[in-house]
Formats: sequence, C-alpha cells, structure tokens
Amino acid sequence: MTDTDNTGGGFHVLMRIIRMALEYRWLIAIGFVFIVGASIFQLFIPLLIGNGVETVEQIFTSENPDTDALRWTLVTIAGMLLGSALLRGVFTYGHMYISENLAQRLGYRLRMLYYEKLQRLSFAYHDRVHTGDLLTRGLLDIEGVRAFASRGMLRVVYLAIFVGTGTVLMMREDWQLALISLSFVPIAAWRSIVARLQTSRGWRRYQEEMGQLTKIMDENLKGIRVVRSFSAEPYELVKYDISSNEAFNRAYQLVTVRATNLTFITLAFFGAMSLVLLVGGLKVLDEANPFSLGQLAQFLAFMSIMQNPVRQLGMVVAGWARGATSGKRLFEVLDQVPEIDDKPGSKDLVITGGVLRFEHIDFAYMDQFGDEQVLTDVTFEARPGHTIGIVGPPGSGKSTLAHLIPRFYDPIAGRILIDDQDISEVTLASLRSAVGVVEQDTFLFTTTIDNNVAYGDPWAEHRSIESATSNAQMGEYVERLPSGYGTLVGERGVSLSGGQRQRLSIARSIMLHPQIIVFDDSTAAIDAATEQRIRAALQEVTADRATIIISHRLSSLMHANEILFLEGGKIVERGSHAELLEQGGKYRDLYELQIRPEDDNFQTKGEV
Ligand SMILES: Nc1ncnc2c1ncn2[C@@H]1O[C@H](COP(=O)(O)OP(=O)(O)OP(=O)(O)O)[C@@H](O)[C@H]1O
Repeated sequence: MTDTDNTGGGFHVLMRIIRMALEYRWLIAIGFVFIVGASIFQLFIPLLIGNGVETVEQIFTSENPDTDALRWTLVTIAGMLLGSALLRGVFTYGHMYISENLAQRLGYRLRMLYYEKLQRLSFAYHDRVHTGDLLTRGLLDIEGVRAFASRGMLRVVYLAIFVGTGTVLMMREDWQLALISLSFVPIAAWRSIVARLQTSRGWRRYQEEMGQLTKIMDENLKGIRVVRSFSAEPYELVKYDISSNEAFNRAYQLVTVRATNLTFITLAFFGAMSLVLLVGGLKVLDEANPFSLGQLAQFLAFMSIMQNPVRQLGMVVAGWARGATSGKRLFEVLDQVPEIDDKPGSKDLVITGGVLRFEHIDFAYMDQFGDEQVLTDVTFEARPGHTIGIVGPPGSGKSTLAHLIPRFYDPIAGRILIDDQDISEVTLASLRSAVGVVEQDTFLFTTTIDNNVAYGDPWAEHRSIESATSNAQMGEYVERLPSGYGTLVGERGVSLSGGQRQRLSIARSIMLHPQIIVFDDSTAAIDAATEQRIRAALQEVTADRATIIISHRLSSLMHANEILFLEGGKIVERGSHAELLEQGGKYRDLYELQIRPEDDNFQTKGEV
C-alpha cells in the first residue's frame, strides 16, 4: 500500500463529496422544492412591504381618496405579508430539515465506509499511522464533511436562487438603485475568496493538531500506570498544554479570519444600504422622477432580507474550507488500498491434512526506518499432531514469523503453504479461520466472559464455551465469580490478572478449533504448573493439529517434535530437545542457564 495522496485539491474533494451526496437524489429534489418555495415567499415580503407603503402613501397624497377601499387593500397586504412569512418559515424549516437529514445520511455512510476500511487496512498501515490520528479523522473530519453537507451545499443553491431572483426583481424596478444595492456583492465575494485561501491551510493544521491532542490523550490513558508510577502527571500536563495551546491559537486565527470577513461583508452591505437610502431618497424627492416612496421602501426591505443570506456567505465559505480539508484527510484513508487482501479469483483454503510449510521465507518490515531484513531463508514444516517450538533472543523474529501465517504481513520472498496451497492465493477469511494465533499481549473486549470466549463464533453452544475455558484452566475461576460466564471483563469489568487474561485468550482461540494453532509467548504470564495443566488439557484438542509454540521459557517447548533456534532472523539450530542438547550450541547454553541448575533430569519431567 502506498501513502500517496491521490485525493486531489480542495475543489476535487468538494466535488467528490457532492457526488456522494447526489446519490440521495430524492432528498435533494425535495430539498430543492423547499429552497425554491422559501426563496419565493421570502422575496414576496419586500414586494408586499413596498405595496403597503405605496398604499399608505396614496391615502395621504390623493386628493379624494377612497380611503375605505385603500384601508382594505392595506389589510389584505398585511394578511398576505403574514401568510408569506408563515409559508417562508415552513419552507425554510423543510429546507433546513432536508439539509440536515442529507448531511446525517452522508455522515453515517462515511462513518461506515471509514470503519469498514479500518477493518481491512493492513498491519503495516496501522504500524505507520497513529491510532489517535485515525480516531481524529474518523470523528472530527467526518464531522467537518457533515457540517459542509449541512450548511454549505444546499444553502449555496438557496443563496444563488434568492440573490439571483432578488437581483432580477430589483433591476426591473430601477436598475441604478439595483446596481448600488448589489455593489457589496463583489466585495463580499472577494473577501470570501481571500478568507477561503487564508483558512484552508489553517483548517488542515487545526485538524492535525486535534489529531496530536487525541494521540497524547490516548497514550496518556493507555499508559496511565506508567504515568502515575513515575509521578509524571506535571510533565504530561505540560505536554498536553503545549499541544492544546497550538490548537487554541490555530482556532483563534481561523475565528479571527472568519470574524474579519464577516465584519467586512456586513460593513460593505450597510455602506450599500446607506447609498440606496440616499440615492433612492433623492429620487423620491425629485418630482420629475416617477420613483415612489413605496419603491424605496421595497428596495430597503429587499436589502434587509438579504443581509442574513449575505452574512451566511462567510459561514458557507468557512464550511467549504473545512469540508475540503476534512474530506481530503478522510479520503486519504478511504483511498488506501489494503496491501493484504483477497487476490481476484482466490478460493477458500481446503484443509486436507493440515500441513504447514515455510519455504525459504525472507521478510522485512518496509517502514520509515528502512527495510532491514527480519527473517532470512526460514524453512520448516509443521505436521498435524506435531509441535514446533521456536526459541531465540528478543528481536530474533519469532513473533514476526508467527504473524506471517495468518497473513498479517506478506513475506518478500519464499512461500508459505498449507496443504500445498499458497496462503497468498486463498481467501483471507478461510485462512484466518484455519489459523489461531494466541498473542502475548491479550486484548479483551468490554463484554461478558462468554462473549469474549465466543468472539469468533457468537453462535457457539454454552457447552463449548465452558469446555474451552476449562481447557485453558479458567473454568473453576469463572464459575466462582458471582455472575459466572456473564461477568463483565475489559475496561469497565472485573479486573483480571495478566495470566487470567492470557488463559481467556487461549480459550478464545481454541474455541474455533483452528487447524494450525500458534502460541506466541502466550503463557509468559502463567506459572509453569498451570501451563503444564493447560498443555495436558489441550493434548486432545491439538492431537490432530499442528501446534507452534514460541516461548522464552524452554520448559514450555522442550516437548516439541522440532525446536527451531532463531537468531537474527535465521534458523541457526534445529532438532529435538535431545538433539539440540547433543549439538552443544546456543540451545544448550540456554538450557544450562534456565533449566539445568534446577532440573538435571528433564527427560521425564518435560514429556508432560
Ligand atoms: N511492526 C513492526 N514494524 C517494524 N519493525 C518491527 C515490527 N515488529 C517487529 N519489528 C522488528 O522486527 C524484529 C523482530 O521482531 P519480533 O517481534 O519478531 O521479535 P521476537 O523474536 O518476537 O522478539 P521478542 O522475543 O522480544 O518478542 C525486531 O528488530 C523488531 O524491532
């Protein structure tokens, strides 16, 4: 996968969001009807005010006025004004409701697409990108796009229709006054463009700073025990304060640009209004000119109702800038092509015997620190009923090797086969259901024990859950809990020890009866006696399956049929326990160090 940015500039991003919104055509069509309705009834208001003032003017100026008729006309106009205002309200409500509804649907869709993408992105991507950053994009950036859809998309159509029709109507009345009325529009447009340019980069930086804040808080909460035990709260506070200040200053800058923009536009608007009053007033006073007081009132009323939409222009522009920035950051993730995915036409893995074979595997993590090779020419075979033990110094590549089996990463050379099928050619789902990896770092979800154990098979019978938990030597403990298997674990649940968590994690993996099961240092937190009991209990489960045990503790893997000693990513020694002792190499040294002093007579004890 590449991190290349193919999302294009702000305009392309906004067009892409609009294209996504256009999928809700019906909603947009209804929204459009509401917009037209709202504009028409809004525009009726100044016309009616103008007519009303004209009628009053006639009452005053006519020499022999039919005042009763004129009064009725006035009452009718007032009634129509009220009706227009009501209908304008109804249509505006509809248009705002539709805009929000559309925005929420778009937000929901983007959230689901984003979450679905997070499920598929490869581990290499997650290694590169911090969780806090991904969280910010999934929350704040989606909100930015949603806000653009809600306030920037349909509203701009409304503004265009409203201002456009208003202009035509005013031009028909008096083109000179109309031009003066609209003289603020170019100023507003120019200021808005300037603001857009000033804020677009600012929004991006702001979103990044919010990502940084999320990162710091995320790490602080995850590492809360380290923070407390090192009394590092003041340091953490300062760190957060610095980042928070950066975000604050950025937000302040953005608000300043927006406020300046708005002030400028409003000032230009009132400047134009003063001119209309002056020039229009002079026209009314000019007896040679047929321009009436009612027409002047109409112009002023036009301008008054335009004030709000024009002010909104500034907000719309800010919404565009944020929408473009947020959309770009979202699409950067959505456009990532998962490195590890089903190849076109790949078939499900078919287990015939359950033989796993590594053939000359080389591997390197392609990260920002380079592409140093972590595994070199690793070849071995794990047959059903057999156990392969992997031992070696820290960083020798043991976990990496384990992660290649379910294709968390792909090797750079060589092949991994299960029953002679290249694992890169089969579907990921079928591969991962055949391979169970019990990790050293156990993760439990905030839910009940039975839900955690049955995570891979939510429809599992309770009997199977109990049996897996008992095999992992957790059955008795769970049954003693007041709510038994219904006890909540995870962040808000009962606190489990490291070893208990590992045992639940073992239960979760063996529940699925994987054909190949890998224990990656997954008993490190379990005492040797319990570990032996687990191994004895699992003997039946693993009798016809290939088992790989990675461990620093020799007693965990001395019973394996073949033991691989990894160093610097290469298998430097291999053989059974007895053969390796015989060889008198690194394995023997380790044995001398770990076991010999307390167990001179392993042969009988190790074969549990
Ligand atoms: N996600 C990763 N991205 C980049 N490099 C990594 C990653 N994971 C491990 N490495 C590097 O690969 C090498 C092998 O790591 P690995 O975790 O496989 O060793 P290990 O033998 O399992 O170590 P340990 O016994 O400490 O668990 C190390 O140098 C490590 O720094």
